[in-house]
Amino acid sequence: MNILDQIVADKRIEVNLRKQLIPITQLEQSVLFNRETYSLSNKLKNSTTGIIAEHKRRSPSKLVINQNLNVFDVAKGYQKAGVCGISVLTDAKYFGGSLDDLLTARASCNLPLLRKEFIIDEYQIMEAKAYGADVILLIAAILTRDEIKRFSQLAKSFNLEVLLEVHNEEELHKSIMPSLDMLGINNRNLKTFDVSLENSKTLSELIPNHFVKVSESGISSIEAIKELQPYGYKGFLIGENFMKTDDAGKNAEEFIKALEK
Ligand SMILES: O=P(O)(O)OC[C@@H](O)[C@@H](O)c1c[nH]c2ccccc12
Repeated sequence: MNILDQIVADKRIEVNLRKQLIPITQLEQSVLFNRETYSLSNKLKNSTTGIIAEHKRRSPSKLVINQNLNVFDVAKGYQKAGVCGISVLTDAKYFGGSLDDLLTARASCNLPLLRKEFIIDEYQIMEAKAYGADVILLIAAILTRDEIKRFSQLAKSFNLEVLLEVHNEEELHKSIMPSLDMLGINNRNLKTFDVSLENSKTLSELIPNHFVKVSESGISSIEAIKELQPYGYKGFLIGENFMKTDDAGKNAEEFIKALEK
């Protein structure tokens, strides 16, 4: 079993337990459930920098990135830095995140928040809304076309935007549909952890132009972004490069300033 299969197998068990702990009717009663959401796709369209900064303590590929920062300060710092949106990892077992992290980020800033999660069930989309997300991630590698359709349509019905993540051409062809807002090309292969920015470059021309294009993972320099912009990318998802320092917000601020020059 590869790591992605393992994560999904664990996630199914977790989601089944969660459903029993907090029924959907209770999620719907969250004060956040009916809030007006922020649009990440609009922010990216109108931005010259397009940074989506991630809160990420650890990952299967990098065992410890940073356990010392608190998500409230990180989100505040990212907002001050001028990012377009914040991605919050909510998986506990492999990434050390939680839904409480999402809620805390919601309390600390007024930017679009992406729930970064392995979504395999409608229930997790309800959770995303109840805990303050604006955008959900759907990962093509772990979903059928029918699931992508059902999940994205459900998200849209709650005014959540959808970032669909693909890693190769096959996943891209399987996923294209009108209910998606943004298409993310992951430079990291989630099964092998190999990272290559070339992935964003080669797949870019296959993405229909009306989708906002996002390049994800392994981005650590201004040069990388300048290289990707001519391929039509408007969004750049950066985690480790910001999180590995003592002050993720300050790091993002300096990065964005340099990018604006
Ligand atoms: O830390 P990086 O290399 O900058 O990557 C951020 C983000 O793209 C990565 O965390 C990510 C992309 N897709 C995912 C799916 C699940 C978990 C994590 C991810």
